[in-house]
Amino acid sequence: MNDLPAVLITGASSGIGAVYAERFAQRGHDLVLVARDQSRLEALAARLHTENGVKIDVLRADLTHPQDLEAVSARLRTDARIGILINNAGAAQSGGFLAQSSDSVARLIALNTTAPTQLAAAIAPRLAQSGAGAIVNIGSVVGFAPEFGALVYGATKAFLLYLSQGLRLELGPKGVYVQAVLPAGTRTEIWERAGVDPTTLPDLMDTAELVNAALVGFDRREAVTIPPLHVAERWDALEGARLGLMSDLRQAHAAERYLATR
Ligand SMILES: NC(=O)C1=CN([C@@H]2O[C@H](COP(=O)(O)OP(=O)(O)OC[C@H]3O[C@@H](n4cnc5c(N)ncnc54)[C@H](OP(=O)(O)O)[C@@H]3O)[C@@H](O)[C@H]2O)C=CC1
Ligand SMILES: N[C@@H](C=O)C(=O)O
Repeated sequence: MNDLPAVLITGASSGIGAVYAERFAQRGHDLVLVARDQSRLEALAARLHTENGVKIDVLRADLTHPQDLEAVSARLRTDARIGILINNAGAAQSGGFLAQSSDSVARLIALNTTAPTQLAAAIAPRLAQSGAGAIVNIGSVVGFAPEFGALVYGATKAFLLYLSQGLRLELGPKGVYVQAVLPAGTRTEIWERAGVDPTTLPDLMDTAELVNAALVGFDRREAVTIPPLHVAERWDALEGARLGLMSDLRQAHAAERYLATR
């Protein structure tokens, strides 16, 4: 019996999720790997089991399909071995808002926001009851930047940051660690999947470097880990400005600048 908590990782068949799987296997954690591509998941599971001796389950699921999402949620609710959820599965979307179809927007929101929210909701009560465990949400710096032009994608990532900060406020006092990880451009298949040629992009971060940095933040129990941000004070200033804005709200009356002049 492994004394370490098992880790359920969504989007584990490639990219950031596959490296998270490798790192947690190397740390001795049993794993539950979730994605759509069963053969890639099984190949990764076999390799990591051989290399690290940990138990690895593969749970094929398309997280945009409610019945698959419920199956993964049920596993999180009922498998007491799972103490860490890595909400990683996600997709990007190229092109402007007007170019998006309603179906593609619905799928992106389902994958990038509904799924991680539902999965967090599935595991959170059990972790809070046990007074331990962790939920890691993979956001993006694009969530700060409507200028980036990935409107719905960025909105889903801004949602994940807000969700993470709120979960931390509610679950942190109950012993559950919540981390938001905000990568910038990282060398994975997300680009080709979104129809973007990665060779046209400026330097992308190596996936292993990203995950290694995210795990430094994880081990430090950092709330928001932004590996590509080299001036950490920028985040502190942003948070300070946000809290300052909230403290300056006087909701009973409109601000003078909005009072009709005639
Ligand atoms: N790469 C980057 O530049 C950045 C990435 N991120 C975020 O990192 C996370 C991981 O993406 P990344 O590793 O880059 O990209 P990849 O495309 O390499 O990995 C995405 C993973 O999600 C899985 N996935 C995609 N759609 C579904 C679905 N409908 N149901 C279940 N699983 C699905 C894929 O597996 P399968 O196809 O087998 O289902 C794959 O394992 C995402 O949330 C992304 O937004 C954030 C900032 C930057
Ligand atoms: N996936 C990338 C953009 O689409 C990112 O989040 O930086």
